[in-house]
Amino acid sequence: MKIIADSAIPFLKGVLEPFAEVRYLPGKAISAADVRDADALLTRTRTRCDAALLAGSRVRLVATATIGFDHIDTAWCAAHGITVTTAAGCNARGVLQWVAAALVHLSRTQGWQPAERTLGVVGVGHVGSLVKTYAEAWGFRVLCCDPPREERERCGFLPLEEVARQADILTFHTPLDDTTRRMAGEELFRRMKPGAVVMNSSRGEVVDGAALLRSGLEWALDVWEHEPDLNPELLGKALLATPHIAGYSEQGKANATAMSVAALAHCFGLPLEGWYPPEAAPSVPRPIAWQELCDTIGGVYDIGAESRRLKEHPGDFESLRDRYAYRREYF
Ligand SMILES: O=C(O)[C@H](O)[C@H](O)COP(=O)(O)O
Repeated sequence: MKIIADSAIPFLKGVLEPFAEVRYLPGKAISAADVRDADALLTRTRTRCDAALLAGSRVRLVATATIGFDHIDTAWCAAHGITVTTAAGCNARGVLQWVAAALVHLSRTQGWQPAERTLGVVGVGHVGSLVKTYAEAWGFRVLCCDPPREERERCGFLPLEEVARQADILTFHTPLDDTTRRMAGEELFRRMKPGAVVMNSSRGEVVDGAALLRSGLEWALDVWEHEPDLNPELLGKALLATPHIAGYSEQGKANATAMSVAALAHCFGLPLEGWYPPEAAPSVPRPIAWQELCDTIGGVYDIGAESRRLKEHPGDFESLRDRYAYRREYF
């Protein structure tokens, strides 16, 4: 059995070798020739998994060690008998921590308390649900929008336009697909309060950057259209700008690798079910009060410093991601 794996998947080296020939390659460099005689492909987001890569190959499983899967042509894979698995929810707490750090930063620099702010959460899946729960506990008034969930569950979520109209801060946690691409654009921004803040840690293409620049709103972005080539004006005027690392927590990456290994074990009958990186510190989910958050988050994650670094060195977008010291989840 042969596996091609992105060499930047942490905690993986040595785990699969007893059962397969494993070749590690930089995600961007993985080519059709590399995967032709492979049975499985373990990726992150840098490998476009589509007909151009996979047609004519032996690949039966594409397992992405990421929450997002817009780099995979799932329809083509389904039509060609290739199983696709994702690491759904793996880094939700890492993203929660990014949102928390951004909210603390905004509250300090703009001078408000959570009880004075309405937070709109767009996309209430693994990440959005956590953001909702913690933000409510911190004292924010939280309004949610998730049309597919509302359709299925009738849970009282609001239409996007209504959430946008009332929100002081609007945070996006949707997957990227045809229904969410540029869902935040001119028309939506026109409905928002002047000076409201748009936060995006989902995918860059969910927010129309040019429309944001014209909107009179403020923004804090982790993800960008056309990464790694950022619009300099969008970057320069951002309240916070980070290099697509919202989900980069140690536990998030460990979860992602474990989920990919589990998918492989399941698909090929390997005795690795339940494997988890032994060297990764376990997650410690717990409630955290706003004041404790304000007192502690800077010691774990200085989002302001990270933002300044990206603004000063936008050309380092990819290397900042590659060399990232994964953050410790502490709530
Ligand atoms: O989809 C995800 O899991 C995140 O956006 C992730 O942080 C980005 O993917 P990666 O840098 O691991 O390729």
